[in-house]
Amino acid sequence: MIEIKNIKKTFNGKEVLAGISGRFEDSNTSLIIGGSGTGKSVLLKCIVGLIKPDSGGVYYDGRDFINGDRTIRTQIRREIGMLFQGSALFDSKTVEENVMFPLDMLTDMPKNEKLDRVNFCLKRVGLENVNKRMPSEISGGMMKRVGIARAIVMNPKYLFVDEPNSGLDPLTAVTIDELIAEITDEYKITTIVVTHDMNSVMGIGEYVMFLYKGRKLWEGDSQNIVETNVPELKEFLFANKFIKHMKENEANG
Ligand SMILES: Nc1ncnc2c1ncn2[C@@H]1O[C@H](COP(=O)(O)OP(=O)(O)OP(=O)(O)O)[C@@H](O)[C@H]1O
Repeated sequence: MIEIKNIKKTFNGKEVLAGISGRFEDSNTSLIIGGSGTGKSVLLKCIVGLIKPDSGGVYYDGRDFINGDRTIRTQIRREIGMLFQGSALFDSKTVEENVMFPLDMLTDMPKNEKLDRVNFCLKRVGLENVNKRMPSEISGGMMKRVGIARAIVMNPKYLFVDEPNSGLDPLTAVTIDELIAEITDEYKITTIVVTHDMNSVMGIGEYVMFLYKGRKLWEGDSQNIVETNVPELKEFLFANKFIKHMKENEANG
């Protein structure tokens, strides 16, 4: 479980996060949603330690990630897997080398064990016989799968994903969302996904936090989100034609 308490961040006098709190549970896929520039990525970066908040706390299973001692912070970092926007694969490395990279950097496992782990993870994300391909030789959806395999290769307790669907067609996007949710459940990971994709919200949103201008205006799940009375969230939701139709059909019986 990850808990955040009253996270605040200001850049050059502009308040980007105005005190965000929330809990992200184990084995759950939690989503941080909101329009462009509302602070989703900055919040995610504060949680993973890429940006230091001005104030507030981030606790990984009760361990203080911001003010805890160095050993604790290093330990937590090793328990984190990340999938960045655009997959962020190394263009000059093969699929196998990309997935093996964290094992090369952070472990002294023998080569054959590393290879077994890489193959296990590639198989888990539905990729076989692509080990020797270069990223430029595979599709966008396959790249995401490679990114997910790399994110889970160290067997993380916590998984962070920034816009998993960017650049994917809607069908491929759904399969990537489902893969993230399945892996989260299977390995009891605490997963946080930043997205503005309403299909993701409706498909995998076990816990959803809605940000608006640096504030948390709503939290809940995909079941109760369409019942919201928060005007800013309604506007965000109903900008999506599918949700709008669903709601209108419901109202018309
Ligand atoms: N390093 C930085 N220095 C200064 N301002 C920043 C920095 N990072 C983000 N910001 C600003 O903080 C605000 C929130 O940005 P953020 O990237 O978190 O938005 P977002 O909700 O993730 O948007 P999008 O969906 O478009 O990615 C924006 O106004 C952005 O310009």
